Amino acid sequence: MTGLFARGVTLSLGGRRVLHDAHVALAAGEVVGVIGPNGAGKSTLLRVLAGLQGADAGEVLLEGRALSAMMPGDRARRLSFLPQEGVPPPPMLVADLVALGRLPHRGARNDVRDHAAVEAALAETGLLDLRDRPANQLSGGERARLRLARALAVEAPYLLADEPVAALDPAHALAVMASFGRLADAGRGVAVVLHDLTLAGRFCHRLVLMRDGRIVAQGRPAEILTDAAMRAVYGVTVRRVDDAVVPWSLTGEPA
Ligand SMILES: Nc1ncnc2c1ncn2[C@@H]1O[C@H](COP(=O)(O)OP(=O)(O)OP(=O)(O)O)[C@@H](O)[C@H]1O
Repeated sequence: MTGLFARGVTLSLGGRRVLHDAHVALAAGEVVGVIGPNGAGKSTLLRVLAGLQGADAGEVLLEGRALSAMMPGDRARRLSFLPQEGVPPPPMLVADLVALGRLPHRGARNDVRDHAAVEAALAETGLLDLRDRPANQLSGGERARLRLARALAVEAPYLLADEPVAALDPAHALAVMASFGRLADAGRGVAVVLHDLTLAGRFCHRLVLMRDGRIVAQGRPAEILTDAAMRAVYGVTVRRVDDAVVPWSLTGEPA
């Protein structure tokens, strides 16, 4: 059985139920967008799928095996996780930090392959010119691309990316979403948390819509980005421009 699956995942944190009976699948060759309001549980779901957070009930299966039973190194070679901005990066050179993405492969050391993966990740994220800069001197958007480059350098079959374009300018956001499309075309599976509904509709093969810890809908973007769902889940009305959905006004305000 190929793919990454969450089955009936339920989780409470700090005495609050943050995931309720979540069922979701990520197949090789697809980009799945995870959308929903602040606090809906998107990051938590991604962390559970990455094996970084356990669940109270349910299970996560990676290619038919329970994630919880896999060796950490094995899991790290198969699942790459791109976190939301956390602690600032250390004063290491950009290229050296990206190379840390190769750590899961150290058991089967292959310097040529490692070098190629790092170069490809730097090129894919537009960081070649910044490779010799200390990472702690980068701008917010440049740091976001650095986190992505490190995650890409793993060359894992599955990439889980938490708001990778939130800090990016329009050109870089489009470039990153196009990169995810190319990864999927090459047979990888990508799950990406997004707040930009236009990018979600344009670049994702499927969308998972969350609210209050529950997956309330999943399917093709046209099935999910309906006026009724956007009103019910986000409390906004939308305008449609060339088939894209643009959040337009708060529900109750004149559109
Ligand atoms: N360690 C924790 N302890 C208690 N509550 C937590 C913890 N981590 C997350 N939560 C709560 O779980 C809920 C879901 O959080 P999560 O970060 O998954 O939301 P999200 O959908 O990614 O939100 P955002 O769009 O704001 O990033 C929130 O209400 C959050 O306050």
